[in-house]
Amino acid sequence: MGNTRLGGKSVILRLEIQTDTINFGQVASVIFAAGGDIVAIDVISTSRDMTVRDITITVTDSVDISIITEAVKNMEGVRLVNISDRTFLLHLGGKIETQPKTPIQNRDDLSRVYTPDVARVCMAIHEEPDKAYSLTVKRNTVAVVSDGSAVLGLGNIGPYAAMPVMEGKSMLFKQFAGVDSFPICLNTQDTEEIIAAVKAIAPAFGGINLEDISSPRCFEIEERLRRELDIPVFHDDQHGTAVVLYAALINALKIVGKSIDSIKVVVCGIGAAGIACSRILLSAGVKNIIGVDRMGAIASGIQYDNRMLQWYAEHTNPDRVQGTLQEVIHGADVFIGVSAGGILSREDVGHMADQPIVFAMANPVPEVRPEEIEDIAAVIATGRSDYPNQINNVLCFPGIFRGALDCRASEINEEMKLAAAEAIASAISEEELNPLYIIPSVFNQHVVKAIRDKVVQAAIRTGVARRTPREYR
Ligand SMILES: NC(=O)c1ccc[n+]([C@@H]2O[C@H](COP(=O)([O-])OP(=O)(O)OC[C@H]3O[C@@H](n4cnc5c(N)ncnc54)[C@H](O)[C@@H]3O)[C@@H](O)[C@H]2O)c1
Ligand SMILES: O=C(O)C[C@H](O)C(=O)O
Ligand SMILES: [Mg+2]
Repeated sequence: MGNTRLGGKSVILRLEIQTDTINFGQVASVIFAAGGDIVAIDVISTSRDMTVRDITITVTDSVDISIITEAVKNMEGVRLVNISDRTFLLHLGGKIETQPKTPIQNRDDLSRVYTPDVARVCMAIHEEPDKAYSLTVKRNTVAVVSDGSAVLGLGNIGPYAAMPVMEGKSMLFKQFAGVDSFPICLNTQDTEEIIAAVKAIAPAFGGINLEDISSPRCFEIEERLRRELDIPVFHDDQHGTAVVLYAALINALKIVGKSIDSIKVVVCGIGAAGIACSRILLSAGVKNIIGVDRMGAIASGIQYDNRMLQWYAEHTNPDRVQGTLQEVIHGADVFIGVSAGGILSREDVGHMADQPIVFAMANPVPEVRPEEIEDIAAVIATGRSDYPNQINNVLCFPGIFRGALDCRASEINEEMKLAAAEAIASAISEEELNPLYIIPSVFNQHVVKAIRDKVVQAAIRTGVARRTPREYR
């Protein structure tokens, strides 16, 4: 797979350098020797015998920044003024803001955007509630709702700590699909309170994207909201992940020449993402799926206190295999990890069938790092943007909501999800397909449009579109 590491941590060191004692070249070589790659230098101030510079350094994840800072501090004639982490700098004050579409420059503007004239618009909507779609942000706006209970693979870190992820999702909605959205992190993890809160805020929105809500509560929350609201409700960690996973598997199987109904798949982490991925694979024709969670393989005959696991046991694992991940991975053609970082070893991958496919999708740390297995796995994918083959729900949720909003769909149904998966898979032609390129980049300009078109068509076909976009009239 070659050098798969494309990014890394990035910090800015502000250094005060006594130029009569040491020159910048010497400083740079010490940083380099300690594992830092200098990517930018900004001169902040200079005097006859002193210069202050901001040195931007990137390091791979395996390098400890403190080794570099210690090396710098030990240099005579150099003072480390401060260190700033570029990622933290990017988050200062949050990552998004609201932006008026028109300026308010005089009293006339004021009376039209606000009182008194706004009252006529309010009354028009009061008389015909559907006008909310044409006269408010509802038409193009999605709520990104989390309770902070299963944030990435970080676990239950709460609503405040979940905000940076939800703000990030909002950025992605806007950048990739022109969808406006608000990050909403609720200060409750009670199922009924979450349902009530989402129903209460729904009037402002054309769709609800549930994010990072842990299982099993996420299933009931989504099911109830789908039933009780007339706008699409989509739990991204379930369906977004499943759609992209299925797209990636269609293409990976072409590379290894195996057929979907003959493969043995081990899914690790039977939570929101694991259950949805397994479901989509079952409907795509996979016969042998074994799910593994902390307690080992899920098998019928074992009693589970959670109804989703009970369902899972009854619909998967036809041979009722029991055991740990290390035991059941033997002979598997495909590993799908949606659990936690670092739980799969090179040795485990060595026990898989010929030409193993490894999708280690836990974030931010995958179940196994690609560099550990690149010589023994046929196809590797992770959820991260800094390795090739990113299987991440970001490839799905912007396009699927773009389609759902454009045709004012009342829900996002199975046909729309399968259509999205096929659109993603077919974005890579047979000629382009290779082990490092099974899934299109999120920056591929055509993917969102392709998903959107297929999703709109599927919504019209299945009767959930409440508006037919002009090109289909
Ligand atoms: N790449 C993507 O697009 C994508 C999408 C969704 C989720 N994820 C990742 O998948 C993981 C799970 O997300 P989720 O939303 O399903 O969370 P979740 O909390 O609903 O489920 C996680 C499941 O993994 C299990 N688990 C945790 N540690 C385990 C271990 N050591 N061995 C076996 N099972 C273990 C838990 O018991 C739980 O059932 C997270 O790391 C998340 O970042 C990735
Ligand atoms: O947020 C991501 O990058 C993907 C996914 O939603 C996750 O929870 O890991
Ligand atoms: Mg998520």
